Amino acid sequence: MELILDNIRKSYSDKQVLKGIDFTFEKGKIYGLLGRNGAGKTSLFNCLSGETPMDRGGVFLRRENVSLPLREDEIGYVFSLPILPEFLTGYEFVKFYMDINRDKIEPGRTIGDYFDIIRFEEEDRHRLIKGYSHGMKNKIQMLCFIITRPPLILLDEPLTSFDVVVALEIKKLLREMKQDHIIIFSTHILQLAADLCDELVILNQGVLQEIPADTLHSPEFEERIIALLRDGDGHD
Ligand SMILES: Nc1ncnc2c1ncn2[C@@H]1O[C@H](COP(=O)(O)OP(=O)(O)OP(=O)(O)O)[C@@H](O)[C@H]1O
Repeated sequence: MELILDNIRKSYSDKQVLKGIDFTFEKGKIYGLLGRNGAGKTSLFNCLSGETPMDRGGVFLRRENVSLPLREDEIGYVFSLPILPEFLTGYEFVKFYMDINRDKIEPGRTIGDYFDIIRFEEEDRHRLIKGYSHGMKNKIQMLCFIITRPPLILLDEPLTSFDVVVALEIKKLLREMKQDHIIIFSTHILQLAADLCDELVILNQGVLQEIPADTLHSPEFEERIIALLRDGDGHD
């Protein structure tokens, strides 16, 4: 399975943010998306997910040589600022989400099993989402893709809000899930990218650029990435 980005362009008024993104992502890999503030990472995710309409271009999922336009239900998107119904408890929301996605749930999995996966304390499950911390809200968002297992998982700056124990759990989970999914996450934390990712891509001046594989594990990894980001953006 492959995700094909074909000439994606996006402008806001006269500001061209995405200038023709062409890239192919493969199943079984975790991709780290790097880019400076304002490079357009969130805009790219929003275009992929249909959250924001793109001006030009297309997104396709290719399975066994058949490419079809990516559908909304094929995407799991974890926003950097979680969007959840604050007037529900975590339990009520997850129960509702499981009900409307009954056909996609792994047989035999209960709501308790799902909360256990993300290590969500028993007493917190029945509190209003409104009172949850950023990290707890992010966990609930992650649970959505753990439940429905969409082929494409987009994570916009995840893990930064998690404490070290939870971050490790989530990293483990993403590594387990990658066999059957295409996982792309944006981050500013280079160490996290080096630790978790199989491939790195940089969004620079409106285009996506692949980072050579040897960079990822080279001793000068951070210096090389910073040099690329600095050169490309035209900032100082
Ligand atoms: N809805 C919008 N209307 C106008 N301009 C926008 C809108 N959304 C994003 N932009 C602009 O597009 C550019 C890219 O923003 P985007 O949020 O995609 O960058 P980013 O790489 O995710 O940044 P960061 O790393 O700071 O989160 C910025 O200059 C931003 O101001």
